[in-house]
Amino acid sequence: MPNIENRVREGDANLADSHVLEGVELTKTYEPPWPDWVPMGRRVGVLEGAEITIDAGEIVGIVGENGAGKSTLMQILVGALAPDAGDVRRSGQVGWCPQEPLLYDRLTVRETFRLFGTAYGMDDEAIVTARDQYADRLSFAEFLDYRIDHLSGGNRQKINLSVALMHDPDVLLLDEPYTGFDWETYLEFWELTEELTERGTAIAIISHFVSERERFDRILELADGRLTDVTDGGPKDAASADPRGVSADD
Ligand SMILES: Nc1ncnc2c1ncn2[C@@H]1O[C@H](COP(=O)(O)OP(=O)(O)OP(=O)(O)O)[C@@H](O)[C@H]1O
Repeated sequence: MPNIENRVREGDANLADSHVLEGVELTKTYEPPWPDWVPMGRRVGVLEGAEITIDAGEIVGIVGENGAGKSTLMQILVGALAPDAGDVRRSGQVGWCPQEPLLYDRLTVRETFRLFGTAYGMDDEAIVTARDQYADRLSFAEFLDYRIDHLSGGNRQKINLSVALMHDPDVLLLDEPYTGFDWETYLEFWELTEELTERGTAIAIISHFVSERERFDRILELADGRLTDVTDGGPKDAASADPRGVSADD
């Protein structure tokens, strides 16, 4: 079962200047689940002193090869995973859209919004307003009474994204948030992010795609456990033509 605690995070620090999120000297190594003498598996050093800051109203792309550690970094930034060393400072409320939807299969979409909204401390009216706004904008109004496990992958992803947005967080951390979206919804997603940054929301998005470069204020590449600003250069693995992860005839 997903742990709702992992998606409902308050900021816990006042940061200097306009930063709303800082990751300082982050390190993380995954240990194999068996003892040292078992000759299989290996330690995976993923983060080795990674540093990141995100400002209010800024939209930052995080790129890197498969397995570079982007999802690990995001889980640490949101507080769902502890780093081995280093520090994370957040201010305000945080919204997180994980790569794999963290939703409860047996709840309906309507119940899902109620659950997350209540956990965020929203009242009924605010929950319904946010739900209907995103149902309309991301085109899932007809599925409000469907169970999560009866939704298509793309529609599940729309709910995954919407519950990250519904409490109007100050910082949004999105891990490949539009996987499986149809084209209209994909464009609507970028319109939404533009409106949010204009209102001061800070957004970090894990992306693989060179076609999206111009949408970001900064692009950070994660390689060898560290982040480098590659805004003016080309990320190494930005190869795919279709950012939604679907083929042209989908
Ligand atoms: N829970 C875990 N236990 C052990 N190893 C893990 C765990 N989670 C991730 N890893 C390993 O850590 C490395 C980084 O994984 P991560 O998912 O953070 O990379 P990523 O950059 O998000 O990859 P992708 O682009 O494929 O989504 C990989 O080698 C992965 O196999």
